[in-house]
Amino acid sequence: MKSLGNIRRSFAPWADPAAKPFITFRNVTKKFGDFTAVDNLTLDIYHREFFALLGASGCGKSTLLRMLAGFERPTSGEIILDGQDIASIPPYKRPVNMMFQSYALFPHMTVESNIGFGLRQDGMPKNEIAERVAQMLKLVKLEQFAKRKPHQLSGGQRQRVALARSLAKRPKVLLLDEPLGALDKKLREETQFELMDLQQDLGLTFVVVTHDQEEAMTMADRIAVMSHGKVIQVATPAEIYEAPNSRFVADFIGDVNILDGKVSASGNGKIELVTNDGFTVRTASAGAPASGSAAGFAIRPEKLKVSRNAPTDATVNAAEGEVWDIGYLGDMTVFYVKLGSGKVVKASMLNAQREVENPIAYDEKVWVSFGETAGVVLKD
Ligand SMILES: Nc1ncnc2c1ncn2[C@@H]1O[C@H](COP(=O)(O)OP(=O)(O)OP(=O)(O)O)[C@@H](O)[C@H]1O
Repeated sequence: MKSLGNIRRSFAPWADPAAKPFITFRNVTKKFGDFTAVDNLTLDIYHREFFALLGASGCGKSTLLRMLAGFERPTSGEIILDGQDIASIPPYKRPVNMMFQSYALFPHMTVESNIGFGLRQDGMPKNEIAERVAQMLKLVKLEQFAKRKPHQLSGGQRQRVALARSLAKRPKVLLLDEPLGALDKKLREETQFELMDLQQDLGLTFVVVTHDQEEAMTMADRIAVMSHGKVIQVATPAEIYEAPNSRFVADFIGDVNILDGKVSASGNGKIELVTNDGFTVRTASAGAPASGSAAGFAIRPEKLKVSRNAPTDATVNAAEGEVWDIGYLGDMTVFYVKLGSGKVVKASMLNAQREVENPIAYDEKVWVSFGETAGVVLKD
């Protein structure tokens, strides 16, 4: 994790009005017959960004990637790469390379000939190929495996060969379609950090497709959450999680409690919402909806506190309930608390102390509370 320092924290070209996007999808639509896989989508991706496309199966993320790679043509709209409309450029001439989920290594070729394959296709001189392949082997730490065949490697090593092969031609953009899909959980997690290091060391732009939200949250500078061929929100992982722009995103990413209700007072960046459960929620909300309008309130389980006594702080929102279910997970305990109305909310609390004397138990009367900035108002 060497490169995840301050440099990365200040990397935010999307927030700089003077920064020019490296890749732009402008009003891109892709139809298969009368089915719309990508729907009038506009999106900017910046140079050196690690960008993730996240969404449920069939939402159009691979189609978007394949259009960038040149395997599919948009039905309408433009794709601009480094200032150039790439519609008429064939895949092999684009400064883009794609790494597939299946890796597609040639089984009869050694690791080094797999890595050098694209370079031989391009007619690169032999000595240069050898030099480049050696560089790539070093990069992915597979020098001692150069002469092996793919079946003599572990899943993680095969993944690194595929990565080396897609990087060998030095593309400006690497597209990765579920790159870690074939790895087990532990190896996946390790490889996520390797990928991030590699991307930073090489100064490349990565666009990765995944349906694994944890993976997207870990690796990406920004995430585009997609649904039915549209981008619903593009933001940093923290913004996506803490400030989802819609019910869809709040629900799609992580665990969430959504309380529906009506705005009873609104102004000065704050609103009061009476939920259908009869719970009055006072919360900060920029661009708050008007009094009388319907709204939802989304709050993550870890932002809810469960206690025996009513909180005394007047700025805190609190409601009484009864412990309906408890899940003890070791590091944390998950409480399902049934509010007066019958609505069950989920609260997760870290078990920071090892011994808990007299822990909160089933059927106990408890208070659920949270602060003014703990959740977000959903206007849709
Ligand atoms: N060549 C094709 N012909 C017809 N329909 C297609 C074609 N390719 C993709 N589709 C459809 O377009 C939609 C989007 O497909 P796409 O592969 O982009 O989804 P995805 O979000 O990548 O899903 P997954 O995570 O399952 O790969 C799907 O409903 C799919 O069936």
